[in-house]
Amino acid sequence: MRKARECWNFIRALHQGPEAAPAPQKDSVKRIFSGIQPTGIPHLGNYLGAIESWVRLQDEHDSVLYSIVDLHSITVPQDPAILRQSILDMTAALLACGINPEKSILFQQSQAKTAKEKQNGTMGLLTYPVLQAADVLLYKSTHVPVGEDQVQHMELVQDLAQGFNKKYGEFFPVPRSILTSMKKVKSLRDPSAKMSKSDPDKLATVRITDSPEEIVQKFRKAVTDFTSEVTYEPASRGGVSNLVAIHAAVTGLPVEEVVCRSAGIDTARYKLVVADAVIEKFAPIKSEIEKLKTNKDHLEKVLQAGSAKAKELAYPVCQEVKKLVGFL
Ligand SMILES: Nc1ncnc2c1ncn2[C@@H]1O[C@H](COP(=O)(O)OC(=O)[C@@H](N)Cc2c[nH]c3ccccc23)[C@@H](O)[C@H]1O
Repeated sequence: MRKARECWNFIRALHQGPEAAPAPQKDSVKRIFSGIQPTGIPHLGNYLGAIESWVRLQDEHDSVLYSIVDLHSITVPQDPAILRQSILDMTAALLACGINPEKSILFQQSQAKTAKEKQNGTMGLLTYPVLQAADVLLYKSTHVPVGEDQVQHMELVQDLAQGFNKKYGEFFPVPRSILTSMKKVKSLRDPSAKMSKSDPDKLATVRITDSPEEIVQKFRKAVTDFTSEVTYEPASRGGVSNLVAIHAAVTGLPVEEVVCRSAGIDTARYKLVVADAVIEKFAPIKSEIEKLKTNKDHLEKVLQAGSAKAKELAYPVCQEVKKLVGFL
């Protein structure tokens, strides 16, 4: 009874809503940067932990860069033809998710980083976390929207920026991570692990392009516990709480309301409700990906234009770094 009243109060407060929000002002001081590996199709974790906030940030800020980090992907062996195709597929996926090349610079890492710097390319640059630091610092980025798994890499980026500034004077902004409430979407098969592209259990990871049948099957098999009620208690009920968090994120509703709405449904039925919400969210993205993939020319042009813009931003930073260090 108390729960029902709390739910009702909550929903009423929600519907009264805030005053009409003023049109968002773009922030021109911050520079947003982030990256994604091209290998494999983006999954629910990539989408809710990163890509969805990338789309929002390009509306809020003037200077936004998103990199398809092909150099990072060659830390494991890649077939060149497949890698080339994966870069275009990732471009199509990001555009379909709402990345707009008019609002943000979408580019291929290898095309923007090495072109003017060929003579200085070293193996050191290709060691993973240092390469990630170079990505961020090359554009004097101030904010980096990422999932929780990247926080450690970001700490190294912050250390390197501070170390450089200490030696050569204040030059790099110390970049901050931006994390969303979905900073760690969990595996559907093991709620203690993050959802990951490389999970050997195919049922653990929901990809943006999965068919409705595959999505239903994966949620149906999602690991929960023996309590049938739907609650949000991440510490003690990781599995069902992950489902609630996903459900809230894809519907845009607060977690509390999602829990209210599922009162009386058991977890087995709830899994199908969440699957349906995910199918509905991904359906338009999936069909846009299919459309974009038929226009390879367009995808290549987007990347070329993005790489040219990224290079333009990187060049003066590189020159200044060289001057500060004593190379010029
Ligand atoms: N289960 C999950 N829950 C929430 N978020 C998740 C989940 N899985 C992945 N992510 C986030 O998705 C983004 C891309 O993942 P990558 O593994 O390609 O992301 C990576 O491999 C990076 N090293 C790419 C990179 C290279 N240079 C950079 C510079 C800045 C930021 C990022 C980069 C990431 O934000 C990642 O945190």
